[in-house]
Amino acid sequence: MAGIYRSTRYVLQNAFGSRSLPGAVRFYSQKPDPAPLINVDVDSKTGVATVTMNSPPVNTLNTPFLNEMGGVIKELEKNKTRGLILTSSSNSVFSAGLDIMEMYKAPRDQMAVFWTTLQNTWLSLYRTGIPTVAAINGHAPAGGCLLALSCEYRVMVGPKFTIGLNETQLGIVAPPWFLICMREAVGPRQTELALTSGKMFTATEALNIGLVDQLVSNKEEALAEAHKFIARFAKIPPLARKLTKEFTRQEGIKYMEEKMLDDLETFVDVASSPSAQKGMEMYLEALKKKST
Ligand SMILES: CC/C=C\C/C=C\CCC/C=C/CC(=O)SCCNC(=O)CCNC(=O)[C@H](O)C(C)(C)COP(=O)(O)OP(=O)(O)OC[C@H]1O[C@@H](n2cnc3c(N)ncnc32)[C@H](O)[C@@H]1OP(=O)(O)O
Repeated sequence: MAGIYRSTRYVLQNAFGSRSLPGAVRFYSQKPDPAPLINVDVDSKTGVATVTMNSPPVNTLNTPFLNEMGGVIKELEKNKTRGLILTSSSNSVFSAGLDIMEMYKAPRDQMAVFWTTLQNTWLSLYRTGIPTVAAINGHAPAGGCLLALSCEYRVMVGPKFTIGLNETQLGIVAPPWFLICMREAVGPRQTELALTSGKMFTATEALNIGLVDQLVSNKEEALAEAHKFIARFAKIPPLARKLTKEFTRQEGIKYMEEKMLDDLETFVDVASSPSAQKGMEMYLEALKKKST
């Protein structure tokens, strides 16, 4: 089994193509797709990139989306972008997290490709030397919360949106690296309380426990505060900043570097188990009922 996963990873690692940015201008990531999943807009004055998730209806994280996100981060690093602000084009959803359809009734090798892509893209975002901010302008359950937690600073539009790692509510388990990200933000006590119950926090609750750093009332304010956060680093030497970030985040980085294959095998085993499949089926049914 590990052999399949290793070769899958090899293929994926070589699948991140790259292309040069034509200076500090707007560009769309990777594929010449008329409807890109992610838009990137680099401010020509500040060099800060606004990365807008644009995969309607709810920005689910599936393999094509994650590949594109990985390519975007690589491209921004190559172009020495000054900051990365992650936000959504939706008015109500930042990201609905992992695409359940990538896990529900999926063959094991498809699940393996999906999870490996997630691991790689997460690691790229989590450890990038570029200052990162999540401008959370909508609900951010599960993998959506993970994306926000992987950034260095979180500005959330309140009060009506929610955020949290709700996996246990679906009968699935947030892997250790999700948990590490949460613990870095809110500490061990709040992490255990939140994850065992799969709690979704209102924006105000999230601020109170440190899950987000700032509340604002609309997306424009969120973007403005995100730019302010990035401006703090104008006079900090980038290498000192990057290494300090790596040291601070070494638990998560080390986990992924050393345990990537174990994590993958555990994921495929747990996600394909009858009880997890049943949990996902019921959850999908509930989502469908809600939307009809
Ligand atoms: C050691 C252990 C290792 C491994 C363990 C095993 C497994 C590990 C996996 C663990 C990690 C999981 C992380 C995840 O991210 S799981 C996904 C969790 N996501 C959610 O719970 C969010 C679900 N969605 C919502 O709550 C709402 O959609 C939301 C509030 C985001 C938006 O609500 P809104 O009313 O605006 O939209 P909806 O009508 O609900 O949705 C629109 C359509 O989108 C579909 N949808 C929504 N979310 C998902 C999703 N995550 N995946 C797939 N599809 C999704 C929804 O069904 C609607 O579809 P249609 O009815 O229009 O066809």
